[in-house]
Amino acid sequence: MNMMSRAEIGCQPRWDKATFQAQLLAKEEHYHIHHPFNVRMQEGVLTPEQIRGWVANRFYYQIRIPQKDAAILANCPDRETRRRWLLRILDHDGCDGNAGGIEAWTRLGEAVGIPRAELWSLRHVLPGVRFAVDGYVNFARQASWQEGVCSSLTEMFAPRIHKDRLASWPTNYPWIDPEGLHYFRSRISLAERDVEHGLQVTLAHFVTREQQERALGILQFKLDVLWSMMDAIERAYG
Ligand SMILES: O=C(O)c1cc(C(=O)O)c2c(n1)C(=O)C(=O)c1cc(C(=O)O)[nH]c1-2
Repeated sequence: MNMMSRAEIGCQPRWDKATFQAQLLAKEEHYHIHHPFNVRMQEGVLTPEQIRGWVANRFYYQIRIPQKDAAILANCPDRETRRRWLLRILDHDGCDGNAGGIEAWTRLGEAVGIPRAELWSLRHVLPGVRFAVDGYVNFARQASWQEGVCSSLTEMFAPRIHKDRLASWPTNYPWIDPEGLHYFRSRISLAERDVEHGLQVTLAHFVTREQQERALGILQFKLDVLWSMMDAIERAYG
């Protein structure tokens, strides 16, 4: 790996916005879509027990995301940004006429055979998953709001993973009620909207080369959160 010292990075010319964005996108190679457990899930070879393990553990990510977004909101002095960011919390928690993403994930849980109370008890959440997700929430609490925004940019890669599941699960896992897949469908347009805003903030805030490298490091941290969750799930159920 090409390791540069801080001083060396400081001397590098900044990337123009298109190049910086391309560098962020190039991080896709570290996305959990390529994790062996996800690859096997996509190939259709997981047992019901393994699918249930993944759904029960990912639930912990789902319920912590609104708290992560509330931390970013709490750190943000800009009213306009707060108005837009607030929607992310409502997407997951729900509001009038919209049951929200956490409820949709609960229905996914029921569709794969996890009763609601069992999912909500968090009794299947593994220590490694809890540790990784809490690390993400704590990062958002302690970082600047722009750094928190940057850490959400793994969502650039999420529409593809949702579309893959929608395309393959009905054939590969016919025992799962397709109604349960609504969560994945709902996230595609929301993720695209989130990414547009997240990129706008990130490209405007991280402008020197040193800052741009910092943004790449933040994105890598978040990729590692998702990868570590998969590692823990694979170890327990794989
Ligand atoms: O199913 C997935 O693989 C996946 C990944 C990610 C992601 O890349 O962080 C998110 C989601 N789903 C998701 O559903 C979601 O609501 C979400 C919010 C965020 C975030 O960081 O704010 N990431 C993700």
